[in-house]
Amino acid sequence: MEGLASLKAPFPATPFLSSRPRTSILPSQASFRKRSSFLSFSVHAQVESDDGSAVVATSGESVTEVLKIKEWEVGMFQNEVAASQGIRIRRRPPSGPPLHYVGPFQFRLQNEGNTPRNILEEIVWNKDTEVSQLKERKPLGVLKKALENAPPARDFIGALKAANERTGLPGLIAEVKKASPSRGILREDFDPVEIAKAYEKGGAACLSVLTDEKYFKGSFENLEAIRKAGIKCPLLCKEFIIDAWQLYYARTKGADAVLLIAAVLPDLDIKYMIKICKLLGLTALVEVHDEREFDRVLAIEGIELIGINNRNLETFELDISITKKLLEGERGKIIHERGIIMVGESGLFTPDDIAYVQEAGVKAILVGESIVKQSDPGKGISNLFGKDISLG
Ligand SMILES: O=C(O)c1ccccc1NCC(=O)[C@H](O)[C@H](O)COP(=O)(O)O
Repeated sequence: MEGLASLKAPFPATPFLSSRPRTSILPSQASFRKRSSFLSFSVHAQVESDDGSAVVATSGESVTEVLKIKEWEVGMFQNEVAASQGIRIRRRPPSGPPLHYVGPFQFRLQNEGNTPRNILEEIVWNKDTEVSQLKERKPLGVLKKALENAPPARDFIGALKAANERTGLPGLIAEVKKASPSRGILREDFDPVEIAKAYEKGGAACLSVLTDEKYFKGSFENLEAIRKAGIKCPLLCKEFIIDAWQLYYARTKGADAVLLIAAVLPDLDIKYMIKICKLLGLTALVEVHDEREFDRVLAIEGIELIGINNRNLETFELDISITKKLLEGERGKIIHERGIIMVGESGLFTPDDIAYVQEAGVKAILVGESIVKQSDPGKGISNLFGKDISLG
């Protein structure tokens, strides 16, 4: 090859799996060649990425352009891995190869490949951009330093079990949520700390705090403020986690637990993130919505807390019989044998709903809308259970 220039790729050298794998998961040379066959021009430059694989730039393409294409190819491969596990949510295409050239202009037309197919995919793509920007401002080293003197995380599962034993009812994870894509604004006069205090007083075992700003009008400031307001309940950081960096970030903001969504994360990511959670003292609530996701999660070692979301996050459809359906038969037995705590999530409004999911086998519930909308969210908890479950 003529005139090869060896450059270092601008991929961040993170030790993590992130939304676009940089080291372990790479397309085979064959599949890369096959899908890159449209690149048929003379070789001009060679670029080495972190994994040591070489990317070639041509006389017609800048090195940056070729790196973008390589990154796009890797993203495509990751989607293939995810799809093989039944995951429909694709990762954001970081940059696709330009589709059209007209003179000096290049166009990227909207198509199936670069347009989110549903709200969950849109949220995940947006999160990818957000996380990349945040990571630049707060690299992992900075987060690790901040964690050196952080107080230990609180016992999320212990709090749920204690509440369940105390009341004979599922332990409540009460959600501090201002808005959602399916329901819009849930509460105009939204004071996260006041709502958290009312939940704690009303008998909540743990709190879930939405931190996504764009779609839920939440924030990490809310999480921090609740942590600093003297609330004793353990806190779940309700985020769309796609990158292990977010686990560290959540912990620095006072989270005791995080949500891992099986509809978004491939098995390897869940396994890896569970390990990091353990290192950080974080509890992982792993969320499933159907049998396939449930089976994938049951095959992963070290899972202690599983949530069944009654809401389909792609269509918003709510059906609390999903909790019952998933806990019937063999799966219910496995859960029982392993002592995994099950959480019924979403669409719970009445004492009958609570009795129904408890009968199905959950020891905890995650509730937002029905309690956050009440003028007194603490009273909302009594209405939800049909009795006062506060400590006294
Ligand atoms: O609630 C939504 O519209 C939504 C859309 C896309 C992704 C996630 C979404 N919600 C997260 C949740 O599942 C709920 O906040 C949580 O389980 C509480 O549900 P609810 O009691 O029905 O407010």
